[in-house]
Amino acid sequence: MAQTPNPSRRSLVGPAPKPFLTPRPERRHLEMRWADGGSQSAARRSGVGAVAGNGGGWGGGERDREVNVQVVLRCRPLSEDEQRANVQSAISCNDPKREVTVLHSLFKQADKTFTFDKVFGPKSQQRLVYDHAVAPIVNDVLEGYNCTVFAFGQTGTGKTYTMEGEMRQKVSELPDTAGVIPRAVRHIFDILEAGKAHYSMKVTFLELYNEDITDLLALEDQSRFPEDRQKRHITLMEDGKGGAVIRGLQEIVVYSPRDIYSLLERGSARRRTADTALNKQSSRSHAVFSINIHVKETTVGNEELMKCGRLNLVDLAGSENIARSGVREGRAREAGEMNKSLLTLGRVITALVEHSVHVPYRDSKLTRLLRESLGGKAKTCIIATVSPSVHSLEETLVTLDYASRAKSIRNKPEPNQKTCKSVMLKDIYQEMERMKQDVKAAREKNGIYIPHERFVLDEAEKKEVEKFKGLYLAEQERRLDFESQNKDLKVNLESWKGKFLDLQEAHCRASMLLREKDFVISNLLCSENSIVEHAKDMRNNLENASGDITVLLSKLAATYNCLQSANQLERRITKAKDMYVSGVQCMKELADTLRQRSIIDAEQMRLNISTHAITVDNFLAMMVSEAEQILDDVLKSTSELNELLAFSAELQQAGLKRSLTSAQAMSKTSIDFFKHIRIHVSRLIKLMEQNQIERSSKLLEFENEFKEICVKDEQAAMNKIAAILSGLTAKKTTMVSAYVGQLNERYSEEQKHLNLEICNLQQISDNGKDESVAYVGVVESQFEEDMSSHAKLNDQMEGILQQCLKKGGHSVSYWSHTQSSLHDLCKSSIMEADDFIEKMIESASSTFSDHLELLNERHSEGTESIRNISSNCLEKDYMANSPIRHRPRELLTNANSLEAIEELRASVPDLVVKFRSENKLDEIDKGKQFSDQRTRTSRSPLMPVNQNVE
Ligand SMILES: Nc1ncnc2c1ncn2[C@@H]1O[C@H](COP(=O)(O)OP(=O)(O)OP(=O)(O)O)[C@@H](O)[C@H]1O
Repeated sequence: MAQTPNPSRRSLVGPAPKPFLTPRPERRHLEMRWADGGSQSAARRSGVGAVAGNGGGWGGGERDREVNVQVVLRCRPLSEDEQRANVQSAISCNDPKREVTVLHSLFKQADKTFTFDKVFGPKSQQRLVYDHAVAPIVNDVLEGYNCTVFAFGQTGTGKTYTMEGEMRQKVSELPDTAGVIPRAVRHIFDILEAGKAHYSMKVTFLELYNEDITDLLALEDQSRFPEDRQKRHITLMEDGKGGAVIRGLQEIVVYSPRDIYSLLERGSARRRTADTALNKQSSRSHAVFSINIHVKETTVGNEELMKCGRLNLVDLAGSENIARSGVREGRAREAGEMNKSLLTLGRVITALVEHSVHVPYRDSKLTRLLRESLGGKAKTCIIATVSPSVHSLEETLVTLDYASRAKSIRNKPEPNQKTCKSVMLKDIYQEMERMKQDVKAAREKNGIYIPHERFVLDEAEKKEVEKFKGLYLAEQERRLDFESQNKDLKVNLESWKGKFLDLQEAHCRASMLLREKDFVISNLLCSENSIVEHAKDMRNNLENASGDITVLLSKLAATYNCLQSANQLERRITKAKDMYVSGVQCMKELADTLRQRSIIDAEQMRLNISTHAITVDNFLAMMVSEAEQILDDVLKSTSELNELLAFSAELQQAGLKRSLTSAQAMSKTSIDFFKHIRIHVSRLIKLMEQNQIERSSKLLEFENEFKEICVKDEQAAMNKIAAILSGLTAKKTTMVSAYVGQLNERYSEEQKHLNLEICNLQQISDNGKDESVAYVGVVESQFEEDMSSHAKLNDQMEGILQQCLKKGGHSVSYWSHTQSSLHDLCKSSIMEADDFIEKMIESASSTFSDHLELLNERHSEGTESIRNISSNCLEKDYMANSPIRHRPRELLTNANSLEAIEELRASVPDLVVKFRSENKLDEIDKGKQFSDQRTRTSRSPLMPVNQNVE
């Protein structure tokens, strides 16, 4: 709202009058310039210019700096009524974090948090709000800036309380409840007084009600004529530079805070209020209280500059929900108007935040007044007030939303240009002079008198005004005509614009389509050429391939023969495998048979030996019984000899001697016989041992041979079956060696058993021999004793000896018979043993030879199978080749010829001709020549587009 002084008036600066800064109290009717203070408007009216300059101490950089509008939020406490009604609080303020949270959680929704430049919760005191939000702005005012503080919010949220509060003009100290305006006034005076500054201060207080401005500080109008009263009505005008001029507003000079407080009280009392459901004393209008301050600045030289700043303190009417505020009829209309201006304020904020080209300041007087403060050159602080009540949640959210958006509004604060004090004073003097003349003329004449010069001037002015009015009306009419024409033209223009845009769009689309199709065609032609080239290459490759295939076929035929033989081999291999498995089985069976046979043989031998032993036992028993019999006979003969002692002593002696010798011979023979038996038995044992050794050696040899064969087999076998065969062979070897070990163990056990039996036999024969020797010794000693004792009975003994000789003859024959029978027995036993051993050796040798043959056979089969396996592998490789279905010549005849491939190339002109003849385009375009061959070569999908373009 600040205005730059008219530079043309600079030359009119007159001589500096005596300076004074604190004029006496006076009341003037001014054409107050809202933006740049009364002094400038006065100067303009009087024709006295302001001091030229570039704003004193403010540099260009400072001017260009943009600052955001400061937005603070204040939440009032719950009123007593609300507390009584237990109304819930839906707002939570976090002052240090500068956050306000709307507790949607009460309605099971997510809370919403807003952040502001400052937040004052329900417990915040007036002083705190002022110190933190407004005090810095007051300092800026004294620095020469125009500043605005305005409160907005729902009705009954504490806007008036915040801006005005309580003012007690009689007490020097401000009460705690004093609002922003009294505190600002006190603050300004305090600073000026403390700095002992030379200053002047004027205040204005206006009300904007239903789009009408009223001066709240004007005295009751005493004019008799209603026209005069009408004239005094305040009007808001544009200054042509974006500012607003308020004509007819009273500017009152103040000297102390008390002056201001009384004016404030008077003005507030005149402000329109009403009792609504939401506020007992609801303000129904917007109120603007302005303080204009001029402060003298000392400068070098004679010139004294004046710094001027203005503080606008605005208390807006509350936005209200007409239904909830309970207003009716006139009040409802009033509320509608209030809401309308606030709505415009909202639209202005939105436009500024969104950087719209058009900001609807002109849509309401409120926004026209606040133009400088919103997006202009002033510094602005907005105090948004909200109620914590849960019932006001909807309106609170709207306020918070607008306040939050208003944070983004950027102002370009510029200080007011400093005015020369002399210019100011001259302006004041001239004004005073004019007023004096008015008063003088009024005193001297009846009625209304004015000086003649002024009358002439007024008359001339009136005529001029009439003339200009006529011109203005004519101009208005023309303007209206132009406006209507302009509107029609605009409508036409819009429709043409629309058509033009449509055409442009169609053109764009068509050209795009053309370019796209051209691109596709060129690509297609390229790819067609490359396809033909590829086909040619492929044809060449095919020819080469057919030659290769012929060679391959001959090779494959040879391979096929090989394959057939390989098949046969495979079958043989399978057979060999089966045989090998059966051979292994046979070996197992053979091993079992051998084991069983050895068991049977061992049993047989045991039986033979036991029969031999029984025969020898029987023979010895017979011998003993016969010897006993002989002894009995000898005893009888001895007793007889005793009787015949005398007679046969000599004969007996001789006979005994002979019988002794024969007995000795006999015993010798029997000893020899036993010796012979023993020798035979030892021979038999040796034979058995040899047999055993041979058998074990043969078994060992067989085992070794078998191992060697297996090793050879393994070595010769292919890698694929080596592991399996070696595993199997190892298993078999271990099995065979285990069986052989078991057989050996059994044979050695049997050998031990036989040895034991033979030892027993030897022991028995030795015992018999010893007994017979002992017996012979006893007989000899008895005989010698008998010889000495019965020498006399020799004669008798001779007879007896004769008998003995007879019996001896018998015994000789008997012994010879025994000898022959023993001899026979021995012979037969030796024969039996020989037969048995022969049989054993024969059966073992035949088994082993059979087994060896079988092994040899299997070995050859195994070798054969290995060979077969290797050939099988070879065959498998050949089998990998698939049978040939085509002859190379067939392939070539099936393949496209070079001419056919060449035909694949699309003949574009032919295609075009064909297309044109099919669509009868030649008839339509008779005589029409297509210069561009490229378009002719287009394919059918592009034709319609090309036609369009042509
Ligand atoms: N911060 C506060 N502390 C204590 N009381 C408050 C506070 N704010 C507002 N009030 C009280 O709330 C009531 C309504 O306040 P006020 O008249 O200032 O609201 P308003 O926003 O100006 O309403 P309207 O737009 O209808 O004029 C008053 O009685 C006032 O004393």
